[in-house]
Amino acid sequence: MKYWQVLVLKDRGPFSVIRLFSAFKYAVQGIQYAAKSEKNFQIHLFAASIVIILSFFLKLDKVEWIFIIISIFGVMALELVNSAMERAVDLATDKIHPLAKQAKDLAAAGVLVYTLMAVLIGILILGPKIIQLFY
Ligand SMILES: Nc1ncnc2c1ncn2[C@@H]1O[C@H](COP(=O)(O)OP(=O)(O)OP(=O)(O)O)[C@@H](O)[C@H]1O
Repeated sequence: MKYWQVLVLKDRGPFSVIRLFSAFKYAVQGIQYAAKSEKNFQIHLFAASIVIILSFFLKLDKVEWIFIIISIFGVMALELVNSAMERAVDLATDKIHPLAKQAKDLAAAGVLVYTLMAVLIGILILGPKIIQLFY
């Protein structure tokens, strides 16, 4: 084994290539679980695809794209955290418990609030451009 390979394999500091690569690999696995098994995440992926296609078609400017991207990625990130919360609660208890209910409902509420904002942004940016197509 070459000297630089030994260095890379032994290095476990904050900027370790192995550590960063592993963290990235596990995060991608998380996205894969969600895309395969989380119905809500699949719905968000579908909605995001439609919005992105529409946005290309309607020729958004740079600032409009930034708002659309923040909305799409924000909803997906929160949905992933919500799914993690559901699994953590299910792991913590298989009994009906008011705190388990609150934890899941609060996480779901976080997704709902951000999604409402994303929908409003979508209506404000895409709405007038879609209406213009017909008049
Ligand atoms: N252990 C529990 N104790 C009390 N209430 C719970 C518990 N688990 C779930 N609930 C209630 O049931 C609802 C549905 O829970 P569930 O685990 O099926 O998640 P979900 O919101 O249906 O998500 P998904 O469909 O993505 O699995 C929760 O939002 C919560 O109100």
